Amino acid sequence: MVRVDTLQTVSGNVLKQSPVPLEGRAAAACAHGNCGSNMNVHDVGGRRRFEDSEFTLRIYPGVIAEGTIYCPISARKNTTAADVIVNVIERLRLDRTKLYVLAEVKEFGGEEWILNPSDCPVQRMMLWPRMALENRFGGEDYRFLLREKNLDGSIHYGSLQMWLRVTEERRRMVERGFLPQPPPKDYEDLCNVPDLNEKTLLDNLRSRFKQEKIYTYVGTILIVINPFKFLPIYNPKYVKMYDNHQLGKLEPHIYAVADVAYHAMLQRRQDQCIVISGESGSGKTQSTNFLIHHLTALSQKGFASGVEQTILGAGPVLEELATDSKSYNAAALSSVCRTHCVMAALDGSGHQHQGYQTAFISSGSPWCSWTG
Ligand SMILES: Nc1ncnc2c1ncn2[C@@H]1O[C@H](COP(=O)(O)OP(=O)(O)OP(=O)(O)O)[C@@H](O)[C@H]1O
Repeated sequence: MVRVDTLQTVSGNVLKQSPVPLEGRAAAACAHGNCGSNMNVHDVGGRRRFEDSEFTLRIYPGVIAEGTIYCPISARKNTTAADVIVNVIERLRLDRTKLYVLAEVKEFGGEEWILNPSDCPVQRMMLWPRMALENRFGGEDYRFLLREKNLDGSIHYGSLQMWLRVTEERRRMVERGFLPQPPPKDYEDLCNVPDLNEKTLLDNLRSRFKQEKIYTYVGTILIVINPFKFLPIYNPKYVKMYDNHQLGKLEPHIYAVADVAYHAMLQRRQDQCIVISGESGSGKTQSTNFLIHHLTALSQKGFASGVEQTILGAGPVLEELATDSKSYNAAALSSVCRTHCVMAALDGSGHQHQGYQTAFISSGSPWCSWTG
């Protein structure tokens, strides 16, 4: 397990092809948001509180305003498409005698969904995938376009060339350093990193951690980075999702490891053992709890029982015993690494039993104490 204390955020944003004032304003608007984003949430501590928050919508005018890639417009959850259009007309000094509509696009060159004047773009944008909201690589296809309405009510479409120009412009901006580089592809299994060295390994873990992916495989080993905050990835939906899946088929998760051990035990009729190791505070106890939770859920299949609480309740007692053990060398505390060992076993009649042990490993003597 790895403990990560500090993380960095990405930054950078440019809006126009020519150096006209819009760019400076938008960059300032991003000062404490998620820069380079379709959506900026101006709130404290990076937490996304959608209610009452101000978002930055990027409106792509296409051929209506040649030279402008997009126009950033501040909007709230209840701001209507009509309000946004009025704002864009004002900022881009467009012809007020013409009629305009907002179109939502979710695919490059794909179908355009024309918004009604009373529709709220921010609410539609919240349904976009996260990579689109954070303007990450692969999410650029999601956007709002400004379209001109013909007198007969039909929509005046520009050519696909405009899309291509915008994309090409974006690529050149990235090359010249005006836009952030798209983050490198991350790997769910470090064994698949093409050029594996310390840097690429840490970069991969960091990149995943920034996306709140705290689990990464190294073959059949699972690396966990302690997020020090609650992540909604341990609910019954996840228990069900990881039930009876081959390791690596789904996003890495501690439930996947528990699941593999459980089913290997049933199929091979052999005891299984999962070793959890890491420095103090890295999340061993928490991981043990998640493992036992999943194993109990699998064996009980939804029937409430006190088994999980009984096993978990024994944990602190075992840990105390281990800490008090005579063979435990307190002087070597700094180099001590405690190990949890979760076991699942079948008895003669085929019933499943679980338990866990705790051990200390120090650099001096590999196994100082073993209690359980
Ligand atoms: N997966 C996780 N999700 C959220 N928070 C976590 C997770 N893992 C650990 N934490 C947080 O980190 C704290 C420390 O974790 P934990 O007690 O499991 O560490 P430990 O390795 O058992 O430490 P020690 O060896 O000192 O007992 C927990 O109290 C919890 O707040």
